[in-house]
Amino acid sequence: MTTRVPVICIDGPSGAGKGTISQRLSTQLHWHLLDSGALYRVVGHACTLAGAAWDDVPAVTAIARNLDVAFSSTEAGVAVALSGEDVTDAIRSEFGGQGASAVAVIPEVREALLARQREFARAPGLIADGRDMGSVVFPDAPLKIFLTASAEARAERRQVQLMQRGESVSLPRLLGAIQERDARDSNRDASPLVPADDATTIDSTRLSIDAVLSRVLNEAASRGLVERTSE
Ligand SMILES: Nc1ncnc2c1ncn2[C@@H]1O[C@H](COP(=O)(O)OP(=O)(O)OP(=O)(O)O)[C@@H](O)[C@H]1O
Ligand SMILES: Nc1ccn([C@@H]2O[C@H](COP(=O)(O)O)[C@@H](O)[C@H]2O)c(=O)n1
Repeated sequence: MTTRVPVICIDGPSGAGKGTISQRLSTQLHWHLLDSGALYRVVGHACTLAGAAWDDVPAVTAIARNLDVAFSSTEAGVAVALSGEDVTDAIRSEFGGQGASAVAVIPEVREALLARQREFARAPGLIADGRDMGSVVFPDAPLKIFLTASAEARAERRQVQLMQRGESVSLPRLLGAIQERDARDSNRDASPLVPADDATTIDSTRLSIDAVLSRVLNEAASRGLVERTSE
């Protein structure tokens, strides 16, 4: 596969800041945005609506293959619709994340979503947010960032984020859920969460969002993908 359209991959574990950085990059550069996690979340959500268990491989695969999902840009970010119904908020819960992580271990599901993800690569460029963007979906991408942070920092960030949405979850429970999700994402056979061989790792534990953004933009500038800024 040749990647003619420039793609910046932002991979890493849950809560590392991928979505935040990807959204900021997409807005600043006017590049398209692929939130691949949303696709897995929609599959998990569609299973729940259909009464299919997340580990029922034939049922989940059929749902992934026939997924009627649409992404649209809004002032608040990217809106997600499943069969015409807005599921933007519904898929963002902790439960939605667990469902996504469960269906994401199924190789047939990953295969079913591959072409759909690659279709997002359109001029002038794509910011691809996920777990296997650099290692599997866009292996020829000119810039692959592996964004990480300690599990504790990620749990604290997630707690603040959930509280802002009116969901209250204790810190130990969130830390446990993050560690469980990390283990499942990293140890699965199909496209595990690992940095691509040519990825640049950024640890955001002690970095502000602006500092992370500036590092990514510097990496992009050093590859001639964007103009160098004075930041
Ligand atoms: N460097 C940072 N410092 C402090 N807070 C951050 C930083 N980066 C992101 N955050 C905050 O952490 C929370 C999680 O960030 P975000 O949703 O971008 O993570 P993510 O990696 O996309 O997670 P997931 O893969 O589960 O969707 C958000 O509330 C965000 O504002
Ligand atoms: N490329 C990807 C993206 C996501 N997943 C799985 O989906 C879960 C939810 O992802 P979020 O980024 O929305 O939190 C995640 O835990 C992964 O299990 C994936 O496998 N590949």
